[in-house]
Formats: sequence, structure tokens, C-alpha cells
Amino acid sequence: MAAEESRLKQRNHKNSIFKEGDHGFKSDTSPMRCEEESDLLKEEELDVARPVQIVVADEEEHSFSLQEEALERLLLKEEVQDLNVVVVSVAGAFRKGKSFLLDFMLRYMYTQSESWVGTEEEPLTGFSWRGGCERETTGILAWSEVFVVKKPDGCKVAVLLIDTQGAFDSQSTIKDCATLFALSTMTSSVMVYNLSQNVQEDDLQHLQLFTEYGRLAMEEVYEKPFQSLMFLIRDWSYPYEHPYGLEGGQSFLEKRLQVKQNQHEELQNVRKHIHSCFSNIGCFLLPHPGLKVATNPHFDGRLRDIDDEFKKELVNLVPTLLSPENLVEKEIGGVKITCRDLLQYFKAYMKIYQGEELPHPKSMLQATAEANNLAAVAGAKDLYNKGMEQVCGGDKPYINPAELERRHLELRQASVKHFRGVKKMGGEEFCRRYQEQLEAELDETYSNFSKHNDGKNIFFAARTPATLFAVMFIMYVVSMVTGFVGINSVAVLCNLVMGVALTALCIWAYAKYSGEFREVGGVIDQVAETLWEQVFSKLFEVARSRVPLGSLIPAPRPRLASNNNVKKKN
Ligand SMILES: Nc1nc2c(ncn2[C@@H]2O[C@H](COP(=O)(O)OP(=O)(O)OP(=O)(O)O)[C@@H](O)[C@H]2O)c(=O)[nH]1
Ligand SMILES: [Mg+2]
Repeated sequence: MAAEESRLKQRNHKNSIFKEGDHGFKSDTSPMRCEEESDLLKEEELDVARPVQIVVADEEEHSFSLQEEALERLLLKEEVQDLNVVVVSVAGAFRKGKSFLLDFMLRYMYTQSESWVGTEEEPLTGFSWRGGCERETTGILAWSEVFVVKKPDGCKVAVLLIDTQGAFDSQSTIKDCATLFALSTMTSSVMVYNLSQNVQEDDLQHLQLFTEYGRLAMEEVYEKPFQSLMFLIRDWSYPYEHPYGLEGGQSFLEKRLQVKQNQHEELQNVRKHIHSCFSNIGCFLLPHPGLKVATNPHFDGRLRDIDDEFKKELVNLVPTLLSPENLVEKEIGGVKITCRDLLQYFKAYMKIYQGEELPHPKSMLQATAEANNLAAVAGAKDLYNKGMEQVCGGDKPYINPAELERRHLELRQASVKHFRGVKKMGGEEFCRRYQEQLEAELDETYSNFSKHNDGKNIFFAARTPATLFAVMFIMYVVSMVTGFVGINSVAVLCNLVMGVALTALCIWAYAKYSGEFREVGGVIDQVAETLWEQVFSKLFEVARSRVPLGSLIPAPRPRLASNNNVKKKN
């Protein structure tokens, strides 16, 4: 009785979406769109069964948002909220008949009898599908009616059907496709991976990338994070090798996903990854539905226009996924979840994809170009480091800063030349960004080598105490003189500064000796260095110009013209 009512609801829905001569092909004229929108509003008010957008894709921002209210209305319905949930979703490349297939699933859910597939003249309705080369479904949609089904063991489950935006359309980035595919995989208990004609290696690589993106977003790492995966191969043209249906699919897939000893590691890894992600993997080979389905712009889904072979296999496929005994309840971490739980998971997963902590999946070329360039940068840095170690490594004696800078410039040039000499993908503009990064990093490394070299100069090591002693000495002399001539206030001030310098010296000595209060020691070093550079080094400059003491008296640290970062630090 309830099924009959539901069927009636869906028929109402058909009448409201498909008008005479429409056949589901959306017109772009705005009066039609307005009519459709007001129809949708009416449907919502009347609670007519319809597709509900649960994840909306923002085309310009390349971001996604969850329609929380719509999802709550769906999953928190009194009759389903506490039932274990079965989520069947269909995902894959765009324009491959995903929504079309889901509409047959809807027919099955509404009429669970032998004749579920419908009459010859009945147009196919439900999730919006159409012919043509431009994409139709965007974001993620769920059917507004969550079906309650009694399993053979007597317990009731809630069945949710989900349609996903097709991957690789011309408006989505790899990250968009990965996000939607991953969300679909993470929230479903049965994932139908819709492919055309064959399983190509790139289909497997994309599955690997997308599922890895999903696994990354899951808080806890489970051994097999996802449940059932069904490869659905449309337009299968080799029934003489592997017959249509589940068994043919199974033997075909076994061969395709086989991990062999003599296989290249890359091929082995993809297969191992897919096996490690899903607890259950199946495959179904579906024949071509006939030319009317594929090419006739007036085809509206009626069975009369579909090839018999396709219908025969369809009648086997849909119950394989949806018959009460075959329903797979959604589990997370081995625990069955209810509709209410699913809502929370949807929210949590969505939040992760909206955040910034996940890496961005990239196109194959971009990822390869980045890897090439990073490897070239690493090689060039290594060359520079080895050269500099020879010049001023840990066991080498102090070297004149001017000479050090000269060697740095030579090695820097050789390193950049090495980077430019390595063959890399990505083009000139892309490589230049990495060259700039390399140059900045070399300058940073030079600044560290330079500091290390300074540390080897005993004058540098003794600079802070020498500066503080000099300050105390000068203050002492000035306080004596001013005390003697009677300018007592200045004398007191000088004594005070002398006291401060003495205290600083004691704290500094303790910090250096014990390794405690390192921040305080650092501040004292900084103050002393500033004093040294502003006052004493100028005096030394004068002395150096008169007395040729060579490198014994340290010159102020050289400043790099080419690196702003280093400049700021100094
Ligand atoms: N060749 C072929 N065409 C099919 C098959 N099933 C459906 N189609 C046709 O494929 C076209 C696209 O169907 P949709 O269901 O809208 O495809 P989709 O994958 O949902 O497309 P997007 O929503 O754009 O991702 C329609 O013209 C269908 O008639 C099939 O098994 N083989
Ligand atoms: Mg679609």
C-alpha cells in the first residue's frame, strides 16, 4: 500500500517535470526555466518525490557547500532517522548515463515486483538526464524519498540513492572532481563506478587518486575505509571474451586487477591500493543500449527504444544492487550507521574539504612538473652545500668574510647553472618560480654558513663580553672624571649604566655556561652586537685602515645585495 502511494507520488513528479514534447531535454529559454523553478517550489511544498541537491558546486570559486537543511529534512524524517542506512551512489566521468541508470533504480525501488522495469511506452523520469555533449548533473543530489526496506532477516533499513556530478567535464578542476568523487565514496555503502567500454589504466589511476583523497579526509585510518565498489562497464563490446553480467564482469575484473610479480611497480601499486580501499569489489558488464538511446535527440527513455539485450542485463543489474537480500548497510569503522549518523558524517567530511589542511590534487602533468623541478632544486642545493662545506665546513678554519662571499657567489652561479641544465617539465615560466625559490634558499644557506664562520673567529665569540667590558670601562672613566669635576648627576648615571652592564655580563656568562635563560642571553648578545656595529666596529674600521692587522680584527658581516630576507635579518 505504501509502495503504491510512493509510486503515485513519483508519477505526480513526472507530470510536473515532463510536459508534452519536453522529454527531459531542458530548454534554456528563461520563461521555461521560471516555470521549472516554480514547479520545483510547488513540489517541495507538496512533498513530491524529486531529486534534492545536497552538495552545491560553486563554479567560479571551485568550492562546495552542503545544503544542511535539505539533508536534515531527508535524513531526520521520523520513520527513517534511526534506521541503518544503505547508500547507493553512482559516480564516474560525465555524460556516461549515470542519472539514466539511477532512474531505473528508482523504478525498482518504487515497484518491487517482477515487472518493475516498466511498460514499453513509459518515459524515464527521476534524476534529470538528457542527451547531448554538455554536462547535466552538478554537485551531489539525493532522491527525496528515503526508501524503507525490510531485509530477509526482518530488520528494516533506509535506502538512499545518490547521483554525483560527472568527473572530467571542462569546467571542473581535478580537485573538484576528486572532492565530489571522494565525498560520494566516503558516504556510500555501495559505490557504482560508471565506466564506458573498458577499464583503462587511467580509470584505475583516477580511482586511486580520488579514493586516496577520501582516505586522507577520514579522521581515523581504517584498514579498508570503504565498502563495496562495483565497476559498471557500459557499452561492453566483447561478450565473446567475457559475457555480459556479473559473472563475466567478475572474470574480466580479476584479470584487470591482478597483481603479478613481473608487473611494473607503478601498475602493482594502483592495484594494491584499490584492493586496500574497498572490502568488496565487483564488476558488471552492460551491453550497449542501442543507437536510439545514444544518438536520438527525441529519445525519452521509453523501453520500446532500448535494445533487448540491454534490458535483459538491466533487469539483472538493478536487483544485484538493490534487492533486499543484497542491500549493504553503511558501516564506518566496522559499525553500522543510521540516517542520523550519516548526517553528522556528511557535515564533518564537508568541513574537512572546505578547510585548507588537505593537499590539492593536481593534474598528472602539474604533479610531474613539480616533482621534476623539486628534484632539480634539491640536486642544485646539494651541489652548493658540498662546495661550501669544502670552503667553510665544520672542520675548516675561519675564512675571511670577503673571500667567503666570493666563493658563495661562484658556487651559487654553478648551482643555478646545474638547475637550469636538468631537463624538466612545466615550461620556462614554471621553472623560473623554482629557480627563484632555489636562489632564495641558497642565500639563506649562505647566511647560515656566514654566521657559522663568524662563530669560529675568537673576536666574534668574545664580542659580547668585550663590548660589555668596554662599556663598563668607559662608564667608569666618565664617572670618575665627572665626579671629580662635580657633575654628580652624570657620575651617578654612569655608575648606574656600569652596574647594568656588569649585571648583564654576569647573566650572559651564566647563560652561556649553563645553557639556561637562552632568550635573555640572546637579547644581551643582540644589544652588544648593535653597540659593537654602531660604535666599536667603526673604531676598528679606522684602526684597520691605519694598522694592517689583516683578518684578525673582524669586519662587519657582509650584506647580500641579492637577498632581501637576509638583509632584513642582518
Ligand atoms: N552509449 C550509451 N549511452 C547511454 C547509456 N545509458 C544512457 N545513455 C545515454 O547517455 C546520455 C547521458 O545520460 P545521463 O544519464 O544524463 O548521463 P550522466 O552520466 O548522468 O551525465 P552528467 O550528469 O552530465 O554527468 C543520454 O543520452 C542517455 O540516453 C549507455 O549505457 N550507453
Ligand atoms: Mg547526470
